[in-house]
Amino acid sequence: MTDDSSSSSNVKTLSFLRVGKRRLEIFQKACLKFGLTVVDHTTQNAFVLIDDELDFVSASKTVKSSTNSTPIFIRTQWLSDSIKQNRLLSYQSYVLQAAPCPILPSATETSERIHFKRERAISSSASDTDDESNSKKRQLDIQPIQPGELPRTTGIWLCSEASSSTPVVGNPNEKIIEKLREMSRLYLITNDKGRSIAYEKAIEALKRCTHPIRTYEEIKALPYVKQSLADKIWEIIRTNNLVKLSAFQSRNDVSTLALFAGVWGAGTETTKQWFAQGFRTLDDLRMRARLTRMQQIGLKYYDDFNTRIPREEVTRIETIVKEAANEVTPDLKIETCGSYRRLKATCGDIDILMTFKDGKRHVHETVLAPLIDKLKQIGFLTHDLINHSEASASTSGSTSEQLTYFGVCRLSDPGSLHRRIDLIFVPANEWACSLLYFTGSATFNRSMRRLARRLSMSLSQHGLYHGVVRKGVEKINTGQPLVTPTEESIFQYLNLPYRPPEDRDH
Ligand SMILES: Nc1ccn([C@H]2C[C@H](O)[C@@H](COP(=O)(O)OP(=O)(O)OP(=O)(O)O)O2)c(=O)n1
Ligand SMILES: [Mn+2]
Repeated sequence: MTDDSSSSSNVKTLSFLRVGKRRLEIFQKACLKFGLTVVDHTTQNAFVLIDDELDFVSASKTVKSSTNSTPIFIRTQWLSDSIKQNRLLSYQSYVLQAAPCPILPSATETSERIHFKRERAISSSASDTDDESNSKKRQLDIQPIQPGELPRTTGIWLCSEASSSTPVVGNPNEKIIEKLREMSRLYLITNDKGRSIAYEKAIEALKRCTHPIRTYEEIKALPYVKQSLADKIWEIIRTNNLVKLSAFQSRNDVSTLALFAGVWGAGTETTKQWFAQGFRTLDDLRMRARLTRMQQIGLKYYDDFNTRIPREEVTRIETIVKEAANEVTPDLKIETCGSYRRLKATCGDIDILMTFKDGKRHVHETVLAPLIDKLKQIGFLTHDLINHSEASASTSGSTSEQLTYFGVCRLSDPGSLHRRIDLIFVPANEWACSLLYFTGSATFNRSMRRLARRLSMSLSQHGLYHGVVRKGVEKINTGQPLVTPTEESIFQYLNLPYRPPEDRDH
C-alpha cells in the first residue's frame, strides 16, 4: 500500500492540529486506509499534520512539547495529494520548517565576500547591461539556499509553477474553472471582495490539479475550498450548471454594475450608489450623475479604455517615454511591466516603472515633473488622472518615496485611441520588489505573498522582510528587511524556482 516506503514508513502515528471537522473525517479515513494511527495528543507525537493556513511559528506555539523536542509539522496537503494519487507519498517535501535567513552573512563568510555582495546589491541596479535573464551572473549575488534547508516549495503554491504548466484551456477542470471565474468577477463587481478571493483561491487549486475532479471527496481535499464552495463545484460536476451563476447573470443590477465598473475612477461603492440613484445607462451618468474629474475622463473615453492595446502599440508608447526620459536625464532605468512584460499579445493599460541607474537616493520629483511636461508638450500625454507620492518604510529603514503618475496618452497617428498609462518612480533599493509586483499577475503575486507569510516573511512592492511575527493578520513584529538586488534573489529567498515574467501569467 505504501510505495515510496523508505521515507514514508517513518510516519506510523500522527496527530492533527487545527484541521476542520469535515476535512478531519476525510483524513482519518485515509489514515485508516494507509495504515496510519491517529492519536489525539500532539505532545507525544513526532508527526503533526497541520492546517495549510498555519505557519511554523504559530504551530510551534500551539504545540508545547513536554519533551522539549519540536514535532515535525507536515502540511495536510501531503495527505490530500496521497488521497488523490491513491498511495502514500513521501512526506519529506511537505514538511514545514522555520524559515532561515539565507542572505544575512554567516559567521563563516569572509569580509571580502560580504563586501562583494553589498557592492553587487547596489551596482546590479546600476548596470546598463543589467539583463534580468542573466541568471548566471546573479548566482554570484545571493548565497543560494542550501538544498534541504527549506522544504521544496511545492504543494499548494501556484507561484511554484510556470503558468504555462497550469493552463486553463485544456485543463481537465476547465469547465469548472470558467464558471468559478465568472462567479469571482461578479462578486467583485457587486463589492464582495472576500467571496471573490475565495473563488480565486479555488481556481488556483483547480488549475494545479492534473486530473479531472469527479468525486466530492476530491473536492474536499482541495486546499482553500470551504464547504459552500465545494457544494458549488459538486453542482457543476453533477449538472454542468451552476444555478447561482445563472441567477447572478440574469440580475439586472449585476449587468448594470458591470457596465459602470468599466468607468475608470469608479470603485464598487460608487457604482453601487449610481445604481441606487436610479442610473442604468452611461448616458444617465453623463447627464445626471455627479462625477469626479477622473470619472468624467473615464466616461468620455469609456470605449477607448476598455479596448485592449496591441502589444506593438505598447512598444511604440514605451519608446516615446524612454526617449523623453532620456532627454530629461540619461540616468534612468525604465521597464514596462504588467501584462506587457508577461509577453501578452494585448494589454489593458501601460505600466512603466522607473528608477535611477546608479542605485543612489535621488529626489524623483526632479525628474517626474519635467518628464510629464515634456510628454505633454509633444501632445503624447493628454490628461492627468492621479499624481501623487507615497511615503513608505524603505528597506534601509528610512522613509522612501514612490511617485505614481496615472494619466492618459495617445499616439499621433490619426484614429489612435486614448490609452491609460501609469508612470511609477521607485527608490533603487525597492526596484526588484516593485518590478516583481508590477509585473504580476495579481494572482501570481497573491500566491507569492501567501508563501512569504507561511515562511514568516512579508512581501510587498516595497520589500521583502523576514522574521515577521503575526497574530492573525496583524503583524506583531514587522521583521528585518532583506537585500533584494534582483527578482531572482526574491525567488531564492522563498526557495522557489525562478520564473521569467511570461511564466507568471496565472
Ligand atoms: N490588485 C492588484 C492590482 C495590480 N497588481 C499588480 C499585478 C499586475 O500585473 C500589475 C499591473 O496591474 P494591471 O491592473 O495593469 O494588470 P496587468 O498589467 O497584469 O493586466 P492588464 O493587461 O489588464 O493591464 O500590478 C496586483 O498585484 N494586485
Ligand atoms: Mn497593466
